[in-house]
Amino acid sequence: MDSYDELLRWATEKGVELYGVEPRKIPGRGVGMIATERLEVDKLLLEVPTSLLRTVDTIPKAVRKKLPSDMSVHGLLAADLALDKSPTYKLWNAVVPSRSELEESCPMAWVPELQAYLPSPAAERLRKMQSKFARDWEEARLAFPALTEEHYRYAWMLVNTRTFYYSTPKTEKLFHRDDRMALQPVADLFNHADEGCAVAFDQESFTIRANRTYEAGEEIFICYGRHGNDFLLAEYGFVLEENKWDEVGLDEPVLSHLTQEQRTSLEDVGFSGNYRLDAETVCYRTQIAVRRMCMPVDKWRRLVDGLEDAEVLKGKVNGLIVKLLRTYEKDVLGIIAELEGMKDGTEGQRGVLIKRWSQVRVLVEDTIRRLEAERT
Ligand SMILES: C[S@@+](CC[C@H](N)C(=O)[O-])C[C@H]1O[C@@H](n2cnc3c(N)ncnc32)[C@H](O)[C@@H]1O
Repeated sequence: MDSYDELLRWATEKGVELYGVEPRKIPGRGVGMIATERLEVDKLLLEVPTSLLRTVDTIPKAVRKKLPSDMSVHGLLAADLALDKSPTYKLWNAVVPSRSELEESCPMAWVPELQAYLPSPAAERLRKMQSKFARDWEEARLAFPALTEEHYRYAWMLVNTRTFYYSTPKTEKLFHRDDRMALQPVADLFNHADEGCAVAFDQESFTIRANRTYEAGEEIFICYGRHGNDFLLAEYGFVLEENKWDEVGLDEPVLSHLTQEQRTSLEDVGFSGNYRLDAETVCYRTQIAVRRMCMPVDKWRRLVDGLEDAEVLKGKVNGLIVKLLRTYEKDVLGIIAELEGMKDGTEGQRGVLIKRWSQVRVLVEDTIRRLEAERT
């Protein structure tokens, strides 16, 4: 009997119900859930009783009492996982990715030389994760001196990649929204797509229902959130081939074309940075920043205040955006070439970065084409 059969036997004994789905190895995605029969839209696929969740309330007292009462749920769950030697979750623990698998895929564990090649929205995300981790590790280290940073980080990454949003009246009072989380067995085997099955919870259970009809043999996905690929890469260690929520960060190309004076005026009105484009639009913040490059400051301020026609200078602005994007495209090609010649990290890690930058290139080129077509 393989470890997944054993997990399912244990989980179903504890009240988990599965209907027409089973875990299977999927190339490039670890394990995922597959339809074993034709599944109609709305069909209940999985039900996990809340009694089986690992939450802030199931952390053993011996662990909980050594850690500060205001530690994050993320940090507490990671300590629980890192220190757990009880047989209770043995069969569940047996199917989670190994430390080396997570260290390969999650940028948090990459060498800094390679982390430096993340596109800026992913790098920004990673910085936030690193500072959250540093806070949690500091508490865990003081409470459990025998724990190593690598082992705690592995547990922390497991929590990061496998928890579900879960709130109760108690957690709503005590914890930030992003920190209301729970681990649940079997449900944590569903992979992510930009659209997926409906996940819901109430006091009794978590449920997953089909969002459409699935044929036998198809992989069934849930959606971890409307995330672009930079977010997915930083947080979960993968990028999607098709992602309708994907976007490209434009801070480097836009900020590098602004004078200091222009930057200051953008800061003054809260429009400095966080510039993006997606498959359909170049964001409003970018439009405002680029207009600052080609309008007298007084007129531009009136525009920001909504007193000027927002379409003003559209042709000129689009021309300037195309120019910025062409320069950026060259930079992106340079980054890909550098990655191809690099030896830092592993081939797989460099490969996912090259894939990500190639996606950035495609989105940038598509936008150039679209804006040029609009101008003619
Ligand atoms: C909640 S787990 C899903 C189950 C996991 N595949 C496993 O083997 O246990 C989330 C992790 O699965 C992987 N994953 C999820 N969706 C993916 C996708 N569409 N493509 C590649 N990897 C994916 C990533 O490693 C992610 O961190």
